[in-house]
Amino acid sequence: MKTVEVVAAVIMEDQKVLATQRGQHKYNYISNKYEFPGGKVEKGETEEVALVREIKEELGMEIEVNQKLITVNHTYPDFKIIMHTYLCKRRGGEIKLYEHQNYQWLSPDDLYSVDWAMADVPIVKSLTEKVL
Ligand SMILES: Nc1nc2c([nH]c(=O)n2[C@H]2C[C@H](O)[C@@H](COP(=O)(O)OP(=O)(O)OP(=O)(O)O)O2)c(=O)[nH]1
Repeated sequence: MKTVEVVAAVIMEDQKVLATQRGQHKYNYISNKYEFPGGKVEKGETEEVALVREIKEELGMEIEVNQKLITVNHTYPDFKIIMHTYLCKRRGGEIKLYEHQNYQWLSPDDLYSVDWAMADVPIVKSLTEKVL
């Protein structure tokens, strides 16, 4: 089974967390799910550099990458994902949806009000324990 390694940004502002909604995907368990924006690390990049690049490409935002949060290992029916998450802050730019169909700033009470991708649930859980 294929393994993909991904970095994802937990972007916090005013005690809220940015959740972005994916579009259609060939796997329905990923289609339209909420996630933490990010993507695959390219050759020669550090995780932090990859994250800055991905957020600029996907959302048109500049971010600073702060401490590493958890790494999740999740097995989907068709592939495995290793996802490294980092706490991040916006440095500049307004959100533009170049790849996603929607976004929400979620307060701690709203964290479970969106339909997260399965791999993201442990991240959301750890946020309620450690960060929020
Ligand atoms: N960026 C990101 N990807 C996630 C999250 N949760 C989750 O299951 N994923 C999955 C979806 C994708 O299959 C893969 C991320 O790859 P990508 O962001 O480069 O996605 P992509 O549109 O190129 O997707 P793909 O066609 O390669 O699957 O990880 C998350 O919180 N953030």
